[in-house]
Amino acid sequence: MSSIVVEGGKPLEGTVRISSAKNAVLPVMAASLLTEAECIIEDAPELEDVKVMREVLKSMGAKVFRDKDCIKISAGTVNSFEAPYDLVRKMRASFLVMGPMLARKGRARISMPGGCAIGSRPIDLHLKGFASLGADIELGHGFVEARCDKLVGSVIYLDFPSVGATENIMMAAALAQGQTTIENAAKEPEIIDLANFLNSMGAKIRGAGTDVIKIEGVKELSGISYTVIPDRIETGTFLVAGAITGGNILLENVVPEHLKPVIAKLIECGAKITEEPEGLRVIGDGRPIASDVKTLPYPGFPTDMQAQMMAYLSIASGTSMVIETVFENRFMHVEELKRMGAKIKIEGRSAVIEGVEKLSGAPVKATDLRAGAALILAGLAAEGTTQVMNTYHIYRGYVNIVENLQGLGAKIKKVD
Ligand SMILES: CC(=O)N[C@H]1[C@@H](OP(=O)(O)OP(=O)(O)OC[C@H]2O[C@@H](n3ccc(=O)[nH]c3=O)[C@H](O)[C@@H]2O)O[C@H](CO)[C@@H](O)[C@@H]1O
Ligand SMILES: C=C(OP(=O)(O)O)C(=O)O
Repeated sequence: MSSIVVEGGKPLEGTVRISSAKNAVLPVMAASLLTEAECIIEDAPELEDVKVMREVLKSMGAKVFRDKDCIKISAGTVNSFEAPYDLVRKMRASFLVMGPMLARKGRARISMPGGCAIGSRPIDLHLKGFASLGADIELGHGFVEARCDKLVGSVIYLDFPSVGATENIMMAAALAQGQTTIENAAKEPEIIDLANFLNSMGAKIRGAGTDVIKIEGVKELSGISYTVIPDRIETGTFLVAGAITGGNILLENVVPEHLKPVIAKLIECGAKITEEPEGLRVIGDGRPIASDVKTLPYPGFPTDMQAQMMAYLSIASGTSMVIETVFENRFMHVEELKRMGAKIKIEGRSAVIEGVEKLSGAPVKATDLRAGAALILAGLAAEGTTQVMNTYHIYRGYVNIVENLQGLGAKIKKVD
């Protein structure tokens, strides 16, 4: 089994280029099913999750191939309605093909995504949305099957501003008859990016980025070439890497606007973060100051940065509290950080972190993507050697993370 080995204690220096966002590229790939024409996604990151989405689209009959930095998708050949268990179990975002397939083909059969290491993650809001647009939904044998003669626009109120449900409904409604309104919609930058992609294809979507999105259905959509936004979570992870090692690094290809809560929190903890013409510079300056963090839907502090922030706070002077409100069970990294000497107690959805002066390197396990990132960050700051196992999770969301950190002077390597 492969692992990542980190020798801690080296302040990072230099420049790193952030990739296109995983959580923007995956819905855009699914949205390419909405047209027979070719869609080209430029500067697409070669992530494990992107590879899985390629396989999902291919399993449905689409032609998908990588041409240098681009992914080219032609869905004119789609001849299967089914996304199989073996692919969906690897990546929940596979479920995003349901909205486009219903809209274009009137039918989809997708394996139920089920839970994962961060919680139960139901899909009820997606299904309520499709039902409200007129689809018949049946659950059985581990699959969700949805069918419709046509989709008709309606008003859909989401009990929670779910990112995936907002995206799935927006894609389905793009080809529905009449107007759909999504109330209490998610406001993440990736939602705006998907709306921009769909609008460039000819959709009529207004209000993305606010909590009311209006979609006027159109008859058909055309193929386009598109570049998605930079990855704000990869950006946040590298900001913590600079801060936790007392380093000085410049992050290129970033949108600081998308990271306001992360930047504000890191500054509160004592990191120096400045916008420069080429990007964002972070300078770490001694031990962080303890602080409290509560994860919330955008524009609140992102749950996808919670584990990395906890690694940072584990060496703070003073006691911090982290409250996770988005996912029910996103503290799997805590036991692993404790193996490295962190002092953390979990009480329900809160974690109390008593900062220690130093972490010590240890063998640890990445239980999920951001847990893995947090352990690498902890390893960069720790005394001695940290071996992070179960690296598959990390490569789901970070392209060349080892090479990028090596480029910043980190003593880190892949070991098979
Ligand atoms: C591929 C992708 O973009 N993944 C992101 C997306 O995941 P994802 O789209 O799965 O996250 P959601 O916003 O849907 O989930 C947020 C919360 O809503 C609940 N929920 C969701 C749908 C539903 O039908 N019913 C329900 O109860 C979930 O269990 C969770 O507790 O947004 C999350 C929240 O910012 C991020 O952590 C993920 O990185
Ligand atoms: C939770 C995440 O992704 P996913 O929704 O694909 O599991 C993540 O990116 O941190």
